[in-house]
Amino acid sequence: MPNPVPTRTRVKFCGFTREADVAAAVAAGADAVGFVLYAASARAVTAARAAQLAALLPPFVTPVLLFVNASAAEVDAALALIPHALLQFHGDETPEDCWQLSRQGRHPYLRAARIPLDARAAAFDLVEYAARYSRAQAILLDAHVQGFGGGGKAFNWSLLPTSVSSHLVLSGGLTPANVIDGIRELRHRGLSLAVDVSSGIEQTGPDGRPLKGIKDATLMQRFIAAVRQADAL
Ligand SMILES: O=C(O)c1ccccc1N[C@@H]1O[C@H](COP(=O)(O)O)[C@@H](O)[C@H]1O
Repeated sequence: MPNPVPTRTRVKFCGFTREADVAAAVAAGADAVGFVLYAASARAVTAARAAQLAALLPPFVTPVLLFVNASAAEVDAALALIPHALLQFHGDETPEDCWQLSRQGRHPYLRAARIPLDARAAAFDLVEYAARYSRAQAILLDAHVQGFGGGGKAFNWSLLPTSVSSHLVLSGGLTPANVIDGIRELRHRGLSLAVDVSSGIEQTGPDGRPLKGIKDATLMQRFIAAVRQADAL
């Protein structure tokens, strides 16, 4: 039966390092564009570079600043340059850390939940996690990979519960080919969601691996088209 309430799943593209890719993301219809402020990532940019790229975003496309175990000084310095950004905490931040780093909630933030790729996934209690991080705007679901995230790996969506008190952002290994299934899986569970992708919209090198930080305009267009297809189901 068709969904009686029209849905528009929000899309975040993450891990931008180049002006042309930001322009292509906006043209494709991204709702949010993310910058990785984590020096150990191959997609890392400085706060100053993120500010240059974020300045290209038109109204209603949100810049997202991704941090992994950053200090308050680092977050403050980035917010001084990009005050309207949404924050994403993707490391080991506690609920109190998130609260303090977001300046006592004055800046909205996403909290990443890193879901194991092995049998330990079944023991991951998302309901409890969401309750602990109830001040987050949403819980971003990612696979637990080395390097904290951006590994292009999908966790087992079928293990998710059917009711979670928070908004959810599905991420981890999404591609134009699997995002429809991901959206359907969460929607069937009655979960409220947006989606986020980094590796799945990147160009690939001769070894078939993503060129981290180098986006592919066609894949971005195909990803958004697939999301709209899922919304129409
Ligand atoms: O992209 C990174 O390098 C990164 C580093 C540290 C933490 C998170 C990172 N990326 C985020 O991971 C998820 C999933 O990405 P993918 O689509 O599986 O590549 C997404 O939120 C990225 O923003």
